[in-house]
Amino acid sequence: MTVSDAQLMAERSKFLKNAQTIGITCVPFSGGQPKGGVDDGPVEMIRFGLVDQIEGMGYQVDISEGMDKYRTMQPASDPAVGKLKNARYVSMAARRVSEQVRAHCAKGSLALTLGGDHSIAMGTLAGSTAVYPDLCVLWIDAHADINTPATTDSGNLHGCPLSFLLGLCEPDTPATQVFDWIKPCIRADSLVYIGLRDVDSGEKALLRKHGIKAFSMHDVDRHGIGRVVEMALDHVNKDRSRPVHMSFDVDALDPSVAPATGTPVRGGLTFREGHYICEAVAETGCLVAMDLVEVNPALGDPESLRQTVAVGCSLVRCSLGETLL
Ligand SMILES: NC(=[NH2+])NCCC[C@H](N)C(=O)O
Ligand SMILES: [Mn+2]
Ligand SMILES: [Mn+2]
Repeated sequence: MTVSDAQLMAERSKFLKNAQTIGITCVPFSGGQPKGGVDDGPVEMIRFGLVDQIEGMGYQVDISEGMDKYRTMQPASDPAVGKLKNARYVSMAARRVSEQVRAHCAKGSLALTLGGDHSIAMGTLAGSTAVYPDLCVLWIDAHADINTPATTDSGNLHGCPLSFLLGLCEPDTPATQVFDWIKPCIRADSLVYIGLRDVDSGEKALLRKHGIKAFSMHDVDRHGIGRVVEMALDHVNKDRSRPVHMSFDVDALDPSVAPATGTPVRGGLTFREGHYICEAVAETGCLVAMDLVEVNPALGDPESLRQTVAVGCSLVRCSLGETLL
């Protein structure tokens, strides 16, 4: 081993050396969007063998207890808050997620959260930033998920998590009251997107206004995934020293690769492009938290389900370094 190899390995293990344990939070939650089934995402990934696979890579696995709690915490009455649907339920669930993720991070484990719809990222990022205030965020998605309570057309909170986390919501409204436990915890220049191709007009305005860096599928076509990931990391993590939280929505992948998801959009990342992102993030050694969300086993035939669950598990393993030599 040369000196620079040794240095590189020391660098890489800066965060992963603490994370010999993967702290898994399963979130069987579908309240952020209208389609049932996404709450079965975690159990299907576990049934597929994800825990054994991670242990087989040499990690310890620590799974948060009480995954059924998410199903039973739905309030009896949850009338719309402005346009927002299930706002109280989403808020309670995300708050619980934030406590579980925070506990995993505080122990030095890498916090892996299995969704569930993407509204749970309000919790994962609130939890991870409480422990790593200087972390940066890679958001891999077809969608920008940055609608505010005012800009959302659908009222589905899985399209809104980032506006709460960045503090972009209109202040002093009933919506901000329901989510008053979320403090702005991510700066606009600490967030970068890859994979976007279905962004609402209100979201485009927010991205422009706050100068948020985004690499759309157009950019992936133009530059290639290698260059895009390098530019994305350079933007938020120039010297590869900041902790990274990667929030991966499986709909970033093309529907031919990950069909069982609630809001599929044509023209997405190929199998290899998705995995390349995960490998490049693993290579930085900076990953402290990862979300894998929006796997919906109820959508499509058994083969679509198997394919989507398998690809979700494989993205997780690659993010933990499986395919690095
Ligand atoms: N996490 C997701 N799949 N989000 C889809 C959001 C779609 C749309 N932009 C909305 O706000 O309703
Ligand atoms: Mn999406
Ligand atoms: Mn999403």
